[in-house]
Amino acid sequence: MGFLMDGLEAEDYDRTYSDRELLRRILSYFRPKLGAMVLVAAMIVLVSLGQAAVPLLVSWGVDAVQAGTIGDVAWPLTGALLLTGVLGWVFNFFRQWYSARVTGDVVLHLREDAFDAVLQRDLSFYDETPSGRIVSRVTSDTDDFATVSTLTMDLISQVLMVGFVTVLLFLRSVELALLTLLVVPVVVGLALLFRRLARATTRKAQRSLSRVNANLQETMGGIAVAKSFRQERQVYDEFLPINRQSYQVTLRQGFVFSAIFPVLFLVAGLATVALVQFGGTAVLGDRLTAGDWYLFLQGVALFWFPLTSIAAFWSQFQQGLSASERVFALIDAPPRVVQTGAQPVGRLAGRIEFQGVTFGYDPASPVLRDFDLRIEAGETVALVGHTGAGKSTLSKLITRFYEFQEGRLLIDGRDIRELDLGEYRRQIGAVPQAPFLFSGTVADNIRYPRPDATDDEVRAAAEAVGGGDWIDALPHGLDTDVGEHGRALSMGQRQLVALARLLVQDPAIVVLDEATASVDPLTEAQIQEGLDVVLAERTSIVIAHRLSTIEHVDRIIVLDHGRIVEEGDHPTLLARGGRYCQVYNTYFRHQSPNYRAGSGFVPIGSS
Ligand SMILES: Nc1ncnc2c1ncn2[C@@H]1O[C@H](COP(=O)(O)OP(=O)(O)OP(=O)(O)O)[C@@H](O)[C@H]1O
Repeated sequence: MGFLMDGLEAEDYDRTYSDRELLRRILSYFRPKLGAMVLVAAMIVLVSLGQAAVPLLVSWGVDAVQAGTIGDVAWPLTGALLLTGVLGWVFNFFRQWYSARVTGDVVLHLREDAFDAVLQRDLSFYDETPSGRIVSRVTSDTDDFATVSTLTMDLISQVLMVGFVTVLLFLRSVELALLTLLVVPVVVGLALLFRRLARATTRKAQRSLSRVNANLQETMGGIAVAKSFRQERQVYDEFLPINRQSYQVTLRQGFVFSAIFPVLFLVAGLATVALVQFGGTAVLGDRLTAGDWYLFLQGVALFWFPLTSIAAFWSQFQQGLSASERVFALIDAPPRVVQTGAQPVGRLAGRIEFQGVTFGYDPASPVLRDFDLRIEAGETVALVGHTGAGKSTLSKLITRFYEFQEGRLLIDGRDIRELDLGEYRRQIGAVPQAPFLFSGTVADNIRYPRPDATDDEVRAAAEAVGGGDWIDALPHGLDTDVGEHGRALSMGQRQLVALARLLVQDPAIVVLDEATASVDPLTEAQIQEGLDVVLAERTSIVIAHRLSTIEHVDRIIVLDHGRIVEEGDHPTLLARGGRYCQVYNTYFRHQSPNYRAGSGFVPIGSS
């Protein structure tokens, strides 16, 4: 199926399925619908028979006119035509209805499986895969797959009809049947040529549209910056050529698509002319009846449509198959984080021990090498260091979002790989720098980790954080709507909600990436108080950005290029004049209330 992937950017987890495997997977989705599919198949045969019967009945009528017996057969023939039409409509209705249901059900399950697979993926998957691409696999790729199933049913119906008509024609006149069949290679050849052109232009159109999308996405993402620098004109000027290009390419695509049908009509017209000529002569020479002649003329039309659609929609068919391949690759993507056991976790004390851990996002260039660290249960540890030192990486390993390559990570003395991952994660409270709030009320967000938490529990958690004064500042208290992504709340309020949420979760280990955005002194004090409550009695790993945090933690760990270069508490490390002092001078010094520009440096010794 390699050719199916032409021009599509492959993801890491993409794979090529053999035709047999792909078919097996597709059929596995259709198998539960076997009953409905048998019904659809029966309807397809009946509809095709009905379609082939109409010209046959009319040809008998024409023969009857020629023979002068039309008066005897007119009514039965009219009745038969009417009946065929009505039955054809009924069969077609059931065919369409049941095939729509089969396709709908299959897409429903495929989408459910794809979404479930997305939820099961490790965080590393989301770091590496742009979210837009994941969304398109779950939505448009499954839709493309549905198109295949609809097309397949249509094609089967049309192929059957062509089969029936061919048999009829050969029964009437072998010579003229062969003449009619001459049109087949021409139509197929043209349709294949069209397919190549259509594929190339469609691909270009898709690419140009994705350029437009990317440009729009970036504009929307940075709209605040663009507006504050009054760059609207420049943004517009950048958009213009990209949009124009998309217009041109789409126009070309439209031209190719609208050119093919007139060309195919022309071929069918020429074939009809030939049949009129040869058939007419044959009728005059009494070698053929007028009815047969009519049947052949109809045959060209009946032939023409299915053949063109089979050839012309072949590329759509391929597109759908490759879409199904992409969806299956998403479903089958192997997990990066591999658990060797699923031991019950119980309530954790929270002792964490890295033993000779080596880890790299790309295993070829490790971020941590033979890394050792022991954090005692209930200890609060601050990780500090320059950007890229490995602070977030350590926290991602503790939350088990990434798989390490060597060494061991022990939690309460037990190998992290042997624990039940779901249970383990429930005891880890992770707070990112910019806490994410889901749309809903503040109370909904606080209740998020434990939906069965009562209103009183939610209120108690909110009040425990920063004395609860912050709730009064919200327009509707805990019932305040947080807006999309929590935009209706200030940064500080979002952090307070995240801390209250953590209290409801009641984790044994907290991994907190402190916000760098500064908040007003009152909120700062509330957050600090909130932190004191949340971190008490729990093992806490804080990626520290605030002076008040590093002043109060049990131990500060200074990281540099994935190694611990110094550790101890704040006064000890300050007095030592080592690497910590460099970090302090760079990131924390200016946060002191006594700070004056250019002052407050701690001396760095030669150690
Ligand atoms: N998802 C990722 N894929 C590949 N490399 C990564 C990824 N995340 C981090 N890295 C690399 O790993 C190294 C450590 O990064 P890490 O994010 O742990 O640093 P940090 O100390 O938390 O920095 P910061 O304070 O800027 O967040 C850096 O060299 C970084 O480029």
